[in-house]
Amino acid sequence: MRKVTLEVNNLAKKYIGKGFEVESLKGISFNLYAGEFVAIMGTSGSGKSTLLNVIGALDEPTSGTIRLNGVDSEGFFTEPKATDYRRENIGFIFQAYNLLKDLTVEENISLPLLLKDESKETIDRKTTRMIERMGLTQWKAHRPVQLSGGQQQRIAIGRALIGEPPILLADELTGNLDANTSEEILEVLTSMKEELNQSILVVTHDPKVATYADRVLFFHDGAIINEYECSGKQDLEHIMKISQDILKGSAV
Ligand SMILES: Nc1ncnc2c1ncn2[C@@H]1O[C@H](COP(=O)(O)OP(=O)(O)OP(=O)(O)O)[C@@H](O)[C@H]1O
Repeated sequence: MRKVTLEVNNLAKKYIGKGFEVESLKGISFNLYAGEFVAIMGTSGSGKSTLLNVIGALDEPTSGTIRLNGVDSEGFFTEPKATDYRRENIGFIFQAYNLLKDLTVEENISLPLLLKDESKETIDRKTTRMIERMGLTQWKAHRPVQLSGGQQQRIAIGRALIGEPPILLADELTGNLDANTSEEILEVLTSMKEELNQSILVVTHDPKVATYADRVLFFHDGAIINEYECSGKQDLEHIMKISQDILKGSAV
């Protein structure tokens, strides 16, 4: 039987402010399996980023629960537990890379291990290996700004993976990259996922990115309105069709 890494149960998020009330998530439920790559697509404002923020404990749900490796989310969302939960379980990859500009490639990648208090020997060994895997050895002493967008994204991926978190969250993983570099990034990510058996959740507007996923969840208005098991690049047209139907409102 497939191992469930993350169970999302009836997750709801309502933002209430002066003169507005937005139901960003309206009872989202799904399982994310170990070693599974799930892409989230959907209309603008449908709650995709909110979902990542809640799963990453950057935001608190209004109701509903998440269970990670069988452990209930109670307390995940408030500090100081939220920080520990993130550190232990979540790797984030942001569109803007969020690298520390004054640190070298090597220092950026090793950062999560420094925060985990690992020994210097372990940190050096793991960092060297990750830099090799990301194809950044010759750049390890450079600063991020001296590298291309694709290389910077590889630093961000290396940093997200180095602590081997069970879940990797990415919002528009390849949004700033050209087609060839995007493909290269997706190949790196899928091969790492197979090696480490991690679960990946990627929000994307790009159907090509979704063809790398095992499954695509389609969001509209805070809900999952379609789900598609993906078997590879040949599914591109089908995924594009579902996305277009959702945009036109015909699949809602
Ligand atoms: N901090 C916030 N305060 C108030 N409303 C918010 C907040 N964050 C998100 N929202 C609202 O929640 C809804 C969902 O936003 P979210 O960013 O999750 O959508 P999205 O699907 O990621 O959109 P996009 O594809 O355009 O990035 C939107 O209506 C948005 O305005």
